[in-house]
Amino acid sequence: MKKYIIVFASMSGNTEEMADLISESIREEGIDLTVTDVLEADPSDLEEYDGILLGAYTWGDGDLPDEFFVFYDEMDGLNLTGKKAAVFGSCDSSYPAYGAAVDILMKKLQDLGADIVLEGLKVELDPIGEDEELCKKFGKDFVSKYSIEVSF
Ligand SMILES: Cc1cc2nc3c(=O)[nH]c(=O)nc-3n(C[C@H](O)[C@H](O)[C@H](O)COP(=O)(O)O)c2cc1C
Repeated sequence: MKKYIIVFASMSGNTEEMADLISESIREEGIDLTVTDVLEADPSDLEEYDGILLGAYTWGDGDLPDEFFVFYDEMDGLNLTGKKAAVFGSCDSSYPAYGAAVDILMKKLQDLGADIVLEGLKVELDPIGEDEELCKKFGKDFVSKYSIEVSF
């Protein structure tokens, strides 16, 4: 059975709500999914999973949340070749660097060899209405994508 992991940071709960919706839709597809707060996660664990999803709100002036700093730095040296990956996060369009943390994490995963299979999902504040559906679709679409590294 395929194993996926979601690692997220959420200060006021919006990104966590996204993680919940995405998790629900992934588990509906029969995937063995681990969901963990970034502060409880060890980056080397990522190598054990077939699919990696990172979730982060954006802080400061287009920065990663503080909670992600150590995890981000400790990802250096991982080999994520052959893993599929995607990134999501809650954002606020009143800031100029809209959802920049999502882009930072996508670049990191790509640099480590992961195959980014979906565009980053940026949701304005809390995922309600249409955004709720987008989160569920993001989870389903992630399951249905194959890493280009997979050989048949
Ligand atoms: C001090 C501060 C700085 C922020 N900077 C940004 C930013 O640069 N870009 C952005 O899209 N959102 C920014 N935000 C908005 C948060 O990302 C947004 O409130 C998000 O919903 C928080 O997610 P969470 O509920 O998962 O913690 C900022 C919020 C605060 C309070």
